[in-house]
Amino acid sequence: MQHKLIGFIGGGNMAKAIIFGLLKKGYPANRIIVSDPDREKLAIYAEQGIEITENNKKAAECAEVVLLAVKPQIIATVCEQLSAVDFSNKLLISIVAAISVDRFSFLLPTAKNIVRVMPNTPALVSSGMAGLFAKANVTVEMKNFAQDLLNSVGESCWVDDEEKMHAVTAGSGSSPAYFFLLMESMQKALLDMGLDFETARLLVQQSALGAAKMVIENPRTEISLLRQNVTSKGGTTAAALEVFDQAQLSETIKQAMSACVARSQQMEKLF
Ligand SMILES: NC(=O)C1=CN([C@@H]2O[C@H](COP(=O)(O)OP(=O)(O)OC[C@H]3O[C@@H](n4cnc5c(N)ncnc54)[C@H](OP(=O)(O)O)[C@@H]3O)[C@@H](O)[C@H]2O)C=CC1
Ligand SMILES: O=C(O)[C@@H]1CCC=N1
Repeated sequence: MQHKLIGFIGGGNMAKAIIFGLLKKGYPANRIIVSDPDREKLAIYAEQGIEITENNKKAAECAEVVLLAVKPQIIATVCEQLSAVDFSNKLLISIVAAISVDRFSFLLPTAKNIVRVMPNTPALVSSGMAGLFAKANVTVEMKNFAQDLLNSVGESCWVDDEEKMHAVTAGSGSSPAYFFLLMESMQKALLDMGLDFETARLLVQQSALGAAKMVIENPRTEISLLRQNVTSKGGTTAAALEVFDQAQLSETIKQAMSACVARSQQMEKLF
């Protein structure tokens, strides 16, 4: 991929996952600039040879690609700080949850090439998943760069309707947290059963990895069949799954993901 100069506005958790993922893939540190008010956070980037600043306008002005990675709650304030920047020849990538392309067009009227992305933190270990959306006016070159950027830290897919970005948030941005919660709960249960910490963690992490790899490496096999293959009739797995069933786990997961979508829709109106 081209090594365009990327200016990150906000250097928190998600920016860090993408930036360190990019560095691991050989993206040159001197083609990245990070702006954030927190000097401690900036120091981590400076150690990697990345240019740092506390001045958002400066970072955006010199960058060819501006990647917005601040919280949705402060997006209007941050865009106000960027309002004097001419975005007409720049690519604007937003990873900000819930904020629409139309909202960015209103906040930054010179921005024409806007790509909205919903990534996730496994980008840090080159296993990210990102959904992308762009309006029809965005050039193919700009769209390709945005996708190449996300592909260099994992997988990506485009959605044709911006409304679907709420569901993408439930399925990519937020979803690592669901798996972490499951793994946390399993680890705790194993500790309570008397296993030591290292053993409990190894059992959980390796099983999670193995399950994910089985799904990935058998794309034509239904996930439900993989589950059934573990579940001997009258055996141990069936006993465990029966408890999940009684607690209506599938319904709970559906409700949780719907809550994620509802919050995203609410935030879209609020910020
Ligand atoms: N975390 C995740 O898994 C994902 C996050 N996202 C989206 O990414 C965005 C960032 O989230 P996340 O990284 O988790 O949040 P963080 O709070 O970790 O990062 C945001 C960063 O922006 C900094 N900041 C605050 N004010 C400004 C400002 N005026 N100008 C520049 N930087 C500023 C914050 O500094 P300080 O802490 O000092 O306020 C912080 O370092 C959000 O919009 C979120 O919706 C999308 C997908 C996944
Ligand atoms: O929790 C959030 O709002 C952000 C967006 C997706 C993941 N983290």
